[in-house]
Amino acid sequence: MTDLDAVVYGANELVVGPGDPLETIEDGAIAVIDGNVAAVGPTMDILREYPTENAAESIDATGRAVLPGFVDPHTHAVFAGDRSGEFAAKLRGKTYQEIMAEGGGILSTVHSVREADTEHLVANLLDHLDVMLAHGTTTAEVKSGYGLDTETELRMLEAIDRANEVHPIDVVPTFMGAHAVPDNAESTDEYVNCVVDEQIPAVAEQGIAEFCDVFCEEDVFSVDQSRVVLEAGAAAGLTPKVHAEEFTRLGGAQLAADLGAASADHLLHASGNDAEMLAEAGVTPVCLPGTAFSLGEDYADVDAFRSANAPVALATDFNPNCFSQSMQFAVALGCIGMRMTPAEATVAATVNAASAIDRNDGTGSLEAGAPGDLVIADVPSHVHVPYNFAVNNAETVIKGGRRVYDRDDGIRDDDGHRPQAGSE
Ligand SMILES: N=CN[C@@H](CCC(=O)O)C(=O)O
Ligand SMILES: [Zn+2]
Repeated sequence: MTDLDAVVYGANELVVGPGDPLETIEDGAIAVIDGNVAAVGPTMDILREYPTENAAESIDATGRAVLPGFVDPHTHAVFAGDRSGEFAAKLRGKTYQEIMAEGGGILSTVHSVREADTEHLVANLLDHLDVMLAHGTTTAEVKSGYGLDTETELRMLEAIDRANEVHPIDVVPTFMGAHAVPDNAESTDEYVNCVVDEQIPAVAEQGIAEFCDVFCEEDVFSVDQSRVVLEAGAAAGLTPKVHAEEFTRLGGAQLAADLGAASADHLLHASGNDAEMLAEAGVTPVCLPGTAFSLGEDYADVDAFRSANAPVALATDFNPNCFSQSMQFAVALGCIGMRMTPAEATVAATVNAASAIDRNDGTGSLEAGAPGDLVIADVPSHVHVPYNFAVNNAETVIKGGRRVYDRDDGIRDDDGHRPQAGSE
């Protein structure tokens, strides 16, 4: 016997996935069986084949838009401490690099994370995942990189693993020991050796990361140093990712293309040639408009990626320097800041984002066979999500066919899912 988990029907618009550029169904419905999409189609057809009385969950989505759950392919969501003081300093004109050079920024979070116990890291991460879920994110990548020593990097990855076990969001772990050079290192080369000789083998032995990322940037890790880290990671089974061309055009995009990385991220200073190289190598360009927005920088040039036919993804880059967990906000900035069409931004935040983290099993779409991860938004169409920006349009979130968030009930606490804060 198969289990009919959920039937959602009567949607004003159901977004199935990319088409030209979006495939949608008017008065659409979806049936989820055993965690995966069994069928999408017009409400009449779906209800005839999948009567609501057979479904564990049936939802009338009249007047609503139903979209694939958002996929956030770039976050630094596990951290401790408070950097709101830097926010105020940046508003008075200090740059991100000046703060970093004074030992603030990433290094300030490193100090807080080294002092925090693992329980605390897990609790903080779960709180942030709750906010992401409530805004419609059903899959999220999370990086380590605020430990910068073997023990703390492993503790961060352990926190990610433990959060993944108990939270409805699928959490994808990335090792990022090469996020910054710790202040006690003798030199960058010496620290690169520590990442390659100690951290990567320890991470591989535990089997708790899927990707290896590096901050390829002037005064952080050079292209050559980044290559050494990513090649060692790849040899240990970790797929490369690159923080590339964020503040300067150093060559991280070319490196990502050379290594066949899963993604190259930031790309504020990438050129048209970089876009073509990434497209040819099948590397997903990930744009993080929240970072440009919060730093007051120019946005990435989406025209370059369009001309190169590169499948741009969007992510929040949620971290203490870019404090937004909302993919809806990333989509709004993709449109309003980068001039993406709402359809392009929707594809970028779902199926292209899934491809940036190697989830090419239909994640980010609602085609038959895809995971039953979806958002019911109380707006009439996907266009209204960025159009009605800076509010939470997600009303109900379904993960693997189960209702895991509802605006009225909060996050459900049955089957081991964590209760809402204050509900005990
Ligand atoms: N650019 C490097 N890393 C992060 C910022 C991390 C931080 O400032 O704590 C990013 O992707 O934006
Ligand atoms: Zn980042």
